[in-house]
Amino acid sequence: MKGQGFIRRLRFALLGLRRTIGAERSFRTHLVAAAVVLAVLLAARPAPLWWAILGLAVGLVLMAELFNTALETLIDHLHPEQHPEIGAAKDIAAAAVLVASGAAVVAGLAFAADWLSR
Ligand SMILES: Nc1ncnc2c1ncn2[C@@H]1O[C@H](COP(=O)(O)OP(=O)(O)OP(=O)(O)O)[C@@H](O)[C@H]1O
Repeated sequence: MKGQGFIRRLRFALLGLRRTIGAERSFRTHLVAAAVVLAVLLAARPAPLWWAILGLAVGLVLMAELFNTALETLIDHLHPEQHPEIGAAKDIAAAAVLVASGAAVVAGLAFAADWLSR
């Protein structure tokens, strides 16, 4: 399946996105948060740098969620039984989402502080 054309690879990626949206409530929650950030940016019309910072922050969270889901899917398929190391791997993947979310909150607070100080 190597060397697929761009359109086919894009389709695979969109299938992964659709599957994650359907299966993961936390991903849907983060998508709603991303929509709220977009609405705030459209309303506030800040400098382009804020679009870049908040866009990267939102992208980081969604990317972490997608990797978390990919890892969970793979682990559950390869090793459906309980094992402490499997639990640790899932906890670490969840920690990646937590770290990305924390960074996004910091970026959001920095934006709010900058906006309110105008
Ligand atoms: N096979 C397993 N062996 C040991 N511990 C596990 C196993 N599966 C899950 N756990 C533990 O239970 C926690 C929750 O697992 P689960 O698969 O429900 O992940 P989740 O974070 O709730 O996933 P989701 O993002 O789907 O809500 C894991 O973080 C891990 O600590």
